[in-house]
Amino acid sequence: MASNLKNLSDFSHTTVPSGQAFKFGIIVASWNAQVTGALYKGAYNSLLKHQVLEENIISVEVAGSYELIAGADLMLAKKQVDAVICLGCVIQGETRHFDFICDAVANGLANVGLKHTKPVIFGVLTTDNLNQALDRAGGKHGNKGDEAAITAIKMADLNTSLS
Ligand SMILES: Nc1c(NC[C@H](O)[C@H](O)[C@H](O)CO)[nH]c(=O)[nH]c1=O
Ligand SMILES: CC(=O)[C@@H](O)COP(=O)(O)O
Repeated sequence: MASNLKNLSDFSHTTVPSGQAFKFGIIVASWNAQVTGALYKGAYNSLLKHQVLEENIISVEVAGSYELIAGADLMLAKKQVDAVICLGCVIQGETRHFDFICDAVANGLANVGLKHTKPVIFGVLTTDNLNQALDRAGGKHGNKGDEAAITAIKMADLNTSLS
């Protein structure tokens, strides 16, 4: 697997624009809080590291990854943010529920972004087990929260450059 070959958060911080001018929403799911809490810390700290102001970060919590869809939609409808970062962790159980949740969240978040013409960043882990999730929430494969924050800054900067 490609992910076994490198830290998935391996990117050059020199290519990340300053986030000082931007405002971000972070929606974090409570399901698998040990993982999503680590994703949130990674994302929040990464935004600050790239000059985003604390007062320009609006964080809200939702029950599960499926509610990220409504959370992102409400955030974009009610707050003037440049991008929304959605953080969740869906872990395979005994049934096909995993498949339905993952597909719904991926497609739902994409549609919310198109509806509002704003970047909605998919920071949702979809793993076979808890260990795979922990490896990607500050473990050997980096932190998807970091990646999501960097992506949000880059997309906000892109949006500005195209204005
Ligand atoms: N099993 C996981 C869930 N399930 C809950 C759904 O996300 C949703 O809250 C429920 O179906 C009610 O609408 N959520 C996760 O984030 N992670 C899981 O592993
Ligand atoms: C992804 C889920 O909703 C899953 O964790 C639920 O577990 P199960 O498929 O055993 O009901």
